[in-house]
Amino acid sequence: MEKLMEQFLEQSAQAEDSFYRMEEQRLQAEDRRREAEHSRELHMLQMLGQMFSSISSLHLPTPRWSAAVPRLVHAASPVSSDSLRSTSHKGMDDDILSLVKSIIPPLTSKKHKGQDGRIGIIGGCQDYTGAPYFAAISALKVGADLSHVFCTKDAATVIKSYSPELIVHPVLDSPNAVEEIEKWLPRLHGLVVGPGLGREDLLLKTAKEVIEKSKARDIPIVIDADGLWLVTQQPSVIQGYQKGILTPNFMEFTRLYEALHHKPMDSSDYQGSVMQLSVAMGNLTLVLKGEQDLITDGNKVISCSIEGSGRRCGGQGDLLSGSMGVLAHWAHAASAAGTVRSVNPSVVAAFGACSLTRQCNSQAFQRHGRSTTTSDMIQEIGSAFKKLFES
Ligand SMILES: NC(=O)C1=CN([C@@H]2O[C@H](COP(=O)(O)OP(=O)(O)OC[C@H]3O[C@@H](n4cnc5c(N)ncnc54)[C@H](OP(=O)(O)O)[C@@H]3O)[C@@H](O)[C@H]2O)[C@@H](O)CC1
Ligand SMILES: Nc1ncnc2c1ncn2[C@@H]1O[C@H](COP(=O)(O)OP(=O)(O)OP(=O)(O)O)[C@@H](O)[C@H]1O
Repeated sequence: MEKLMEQFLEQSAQAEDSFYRMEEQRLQAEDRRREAEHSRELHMLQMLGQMFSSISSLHLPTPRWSAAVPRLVHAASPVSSDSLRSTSHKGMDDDILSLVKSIIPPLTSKKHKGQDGRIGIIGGCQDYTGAPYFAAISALKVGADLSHVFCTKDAATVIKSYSPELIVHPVLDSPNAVEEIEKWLPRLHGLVVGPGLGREDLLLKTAKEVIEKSKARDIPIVIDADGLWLVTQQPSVIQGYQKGILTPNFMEFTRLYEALHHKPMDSSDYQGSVMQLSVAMGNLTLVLKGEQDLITDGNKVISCSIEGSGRRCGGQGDLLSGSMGVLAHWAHAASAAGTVRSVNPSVVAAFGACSLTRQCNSQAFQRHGRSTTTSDMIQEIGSAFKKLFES
């Protein structure tokens, strides 16, 4: 009787396994079909855009992106920070903003939940629960449909209590963490690794394996905060991955630069240093955050200097990385559909997220002045997005 029962249980487990396998395949096929549909929509919109721009160019010549792109980037080595300052930022920013606009998926009644992006955040531990929350909620407010946080068990209840909008998985410190997270990867369109991750060896090891698995699935990956600590220890984890973006602040940049070049960076030439580091990382897209955000993929450096404010509260970098997770997905989808050509989609996504963060900072500061916090900036995402990308 016991044997029969065992057999029965084993067979039901097998049947359940095969059901979930088939279900996953079905969902993947469905995703592919919808992505193709989305690409067709993007393509049609692009054609309409071109028709309109050729009509309006009878009155006011507007450069098409392929012609505009070389104008908005700086050739790296010969360019000094003086020449960067003397360039008209307004014109450059407008050109690249129009590229950002072109990657934004249209809102139509034909789509279902998930199609505009399912983003995963790897981070959140006992010490830091705010950072993954800021990143995940920012991804949603920018326009992702679903935002998942993979954090430690003790951080999960806290993060859930901040917001019912987030899907929170208390798995990061479980013995089979990688397996638990890997189950979700087929459903994710973008990954942000590092906000509030902490620097415990075990968590960093899990993050490393998740990055490896995500690369194998060709998922865009933004690495920030403690994820950059991991990259500093083991650059090969992301080196050369074209859908990877690193977003260091000055301190994180310095550490990474010294780890790769075995000498201090030249502090009189940030652009040169940013370029060198990107090249050393295999032309990875890099954003050095600061008074101006410097963005490069090792070929050119562009700067984002949209006015923010003097308020530097913690968490602004998390807003940036969460937003970038979504924009990276949109940019690579647009590139696959042929909507974005002759420009690196990761660079477009990086510029979009930097502009948005700075615009949120400026708007929040106008309302709250010195008491501005990252939560106030998050409240501004909707209107800042509209002002920058939908007007
Ligand atoms: N609410 C939350 O949960 C939040 C949690 N967070 C999470 O905290 C974790 C650790 O991140 P982290 O950035 O504090 O760590 P780390 O890189 O060691 O930097 C520390 C030192 O670097 C310096 N420094 C920093 N910026 C600099 C600059 N631009 N230019 C020059 N120096 C600069 C500065 O040195 P100081 O001024 O003190 O001398 C500072 O002491 C990470 O998981 C992150 O996600 C945050 O996201 C915030 C909101
Ligand atoms: N001096 C500055 N002037 C204007 N904007 C800035 C300045 N420094 C940073 N920023 C803006 O704030 C964003 C976050 O950069 P910051 O250096 O605060 O990141 P971080 O230290 O990683 O943040 P976090 O507190 O989330 O860890 C940047 O993208 C940039 O837009």
